Amino acid sequence: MGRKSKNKQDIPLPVEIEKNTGKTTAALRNTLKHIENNKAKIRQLNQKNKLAKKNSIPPPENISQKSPVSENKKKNIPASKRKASDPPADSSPSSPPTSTKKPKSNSDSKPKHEGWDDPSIESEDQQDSTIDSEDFSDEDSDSDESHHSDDSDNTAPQPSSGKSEKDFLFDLDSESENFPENSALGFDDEDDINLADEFDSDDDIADNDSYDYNSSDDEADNTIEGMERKSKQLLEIDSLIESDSKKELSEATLNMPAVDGTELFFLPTPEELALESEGLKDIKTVQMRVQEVVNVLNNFSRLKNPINSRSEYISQLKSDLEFVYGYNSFLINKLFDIFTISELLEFLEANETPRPITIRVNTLKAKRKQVAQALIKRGVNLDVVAGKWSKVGLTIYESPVPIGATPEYMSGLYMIQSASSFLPVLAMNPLPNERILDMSAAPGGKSTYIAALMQNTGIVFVNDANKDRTRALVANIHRLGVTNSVVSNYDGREFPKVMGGFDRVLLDAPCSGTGVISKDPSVKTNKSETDMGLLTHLQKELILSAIDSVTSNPGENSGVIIYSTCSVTVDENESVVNYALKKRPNVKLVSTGLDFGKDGFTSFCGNHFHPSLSLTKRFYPHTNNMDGFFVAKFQKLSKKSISSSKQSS
Ligand SMILES: C[S@@+](CC[C@H](N)C(=O)[O-])C[C@H]1O[C@@H](n2cnc3c(N)ncnc32)[C@H](O)[C@@H]1O
Repeated sequence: MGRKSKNKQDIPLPVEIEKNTGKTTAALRNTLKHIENNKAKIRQLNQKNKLAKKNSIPPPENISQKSPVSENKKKNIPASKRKASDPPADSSPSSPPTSTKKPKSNSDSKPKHEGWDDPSIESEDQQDSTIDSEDFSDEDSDSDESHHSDDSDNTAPQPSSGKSEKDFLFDLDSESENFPENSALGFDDEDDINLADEFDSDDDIADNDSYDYNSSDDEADNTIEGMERKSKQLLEIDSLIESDSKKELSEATLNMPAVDGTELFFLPTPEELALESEGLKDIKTVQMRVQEVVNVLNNFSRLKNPINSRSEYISQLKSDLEFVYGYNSFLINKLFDIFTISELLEFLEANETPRPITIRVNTLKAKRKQVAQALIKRGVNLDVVAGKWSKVGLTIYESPVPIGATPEYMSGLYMIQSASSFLPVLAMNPLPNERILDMSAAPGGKSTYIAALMQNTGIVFVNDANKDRTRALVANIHRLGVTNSVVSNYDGREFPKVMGGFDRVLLDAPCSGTGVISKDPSVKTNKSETDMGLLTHLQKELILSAIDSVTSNPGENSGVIIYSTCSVTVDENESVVNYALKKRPNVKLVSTGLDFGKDGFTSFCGNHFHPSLSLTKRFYPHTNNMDGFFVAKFQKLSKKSISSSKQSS
C-alpha cells in the first residue's frame, strides 16, 4: 500500500509551483534521475564507439522507420503526451545539450505519466525540468555541445553535421549488440553507474541515440540486417527505460505532498494488487487503506493525486469493503448508491454488532410496567424503548436467563420482536372491530400486535405462503391469547380472489433482508442481481394484490395499505411503491405518522419517483439503532373522492 511522506525538496521552487504543482516535482526528479542513469550508460557506450570507429556509412532509408525517435517525430506526438522513454519533439542532434543549463522551451517537456492532463501538473513538469538541469550537471557537455545547436522548433531534426535523421539510428553500433549479455539493460560495469548522474535531461536520450551516427563497426553491421538488429536493440532499450521510468515515477509519487503540504495517499500498485489477489492480503492493511481512501474521497480536490482518478479510488474502496466486511460486490454496489461514503461505513459497522434485544409487551395480557418488574426480579437489565415512540417496547440490555424461555414469555406476556417491526403496525393504526389482512404474516410478530391493538375485536386474516412458517404463526397466536385471527396459507398474489373488502392490509413483504444483516450475515453474499430482480417482481405483484384487497369504498380513516420491508435497497422499497402509484391511481401515499427515520428517496440514480415518496420512511441500524426498515402508507381513495378529483382535473 502506498504510504507517503513530506516533500523533502531542497531546491526552492517558484511560488506558483510550490502552491499548485509542487506535488509532482519529487516524482519527476526521480524519474529524470532514472532516465539519466540509462542515458549515461548509452553515452558511455557511444564514447567507446567513437574511439573505436572511424568510418561513417549512411544507413539505408527504410531502417530509420524503426527508430522510436523518428517514429515520434513523424507522428508529431505532443510533448505532453509522450512517454517517459520518448524524446522531446525538439530533441535532435542540433539541440543544445542540457548541460549548458540553458532554460528549456515549453515544448521541451519531461517524461510524463500518461493521463496527466492537469495543466498545473504540466507547468510543473516544465519547471522541474529546469531545476533538474541545474541539479544534475553534465560533465560531458563539451563533447555533446559540439554536436548541437540551439533548436527550439518541434519539427524533424536537422543534423548539424549534414547527416539525415535516419543516421541517428546508428549510434550504439557493435557495443550495443552486447547489451543482452550484460545486465537487464545491457550495462553492468561500475563506471557506467558512476556516470549516472552526469546528464541533465531526457533530451539527451535523443542526443545520445544520434550521437555517433558516423560510426560503424564492420561491414556486417552496415548491412540492412545489422542495422535492423541495432534498431531493434534501441527499441528494446527504450522500452526498458520506459517501463523502469514508469515504475519509478509511480514509486516517486508516493512521496508527494498534497497541495497544502498534508500527506497524500496512493492506491496500491498493480504488483501489490497481484500479490493481494494471490492471498497475501492483510486485513489490517486493507482496513487502513479503507480509511485512507475514504479520507481522500472526502477531500478529493485537496488530497487527490495525479495518478489515480476518483473512480479508481472508489473501485478500490468497494473491493476493500467487500474484503473487510465480507459482502459480495453486487450488494456493496447497491449500498454505495444509497449511502454517502461515510454513512456507508457507519452502516457496515453497525451491521457488525447486534442490535439490542427488544420485547413487545402483549397488552392483551399485561401492562408494560408489570412485565418490566417481573423481568427485573429475574435479574434482567432493561429499559423502555428509547424515544418514547412506543408504549409497549422494552429494551433488554442484559439477562441472566434466556429471554425466550422465562415464565413470562411462556405465558404470552411478551413477544421478542425487533423495535423496527413495531413501526408498520403503528403506521397502520388498526382500530377495534375492523377487518384486517396481514398478507405475509409468519411468524406473527406484527399480526399479534395488530390483534392486540384491536383488543381482540374485529377480525385479522393472517396469511403466509409458507406452510411451515404458519406453524410458528399459530403457536404465537395461541401463546399470546389472540382470539380474533384466522390463519390462511395462500400465495398473497391470489388475493383478493380469495377474499377482499379489507379496511386495512399489511404487506410486510418477503425481502432481501439487507436491513437485518446483523442478525443474518448470510445476506451479505446470498443475493445476486437475478435474485433481486425476481424478488422485486414478486413484491410488485404482491403490492398490487394488497391494494386490490382493500375495500373499494373505504371510510375517511380506513382503506389503508402498509408496505414494509426489512431491507434498505431502493429497488425493494421506493421503486415498488412508485410502481404501485403508477399502476393504481386509486391510491395515494400519506404520512406514516412516524416522526423519526429518514424520508424515502424521491429520486435515485437518475430515476425520479413521485414526489410523495418523501412521505415514506427509512430506518437504519446506524442512525436509529434498530434493524433497517422501510415503511410506506397508502390510502385508497373513495369512489367519491376519485370522481371529484377527476372532475376538478
Ligand atoms: C418478512 S416475512 C414476514 C414477517 C411477519 N410479518 C412478522 O412480522 O412476523 C415475509 C413473509 O412472506 C412470506 N411470503 C413469501 N412469499 C409470499 C407470497 N407470495 N405470499 C404470501 N406470503 C409470502 C414468507 O413466507 C415470510 O414469512
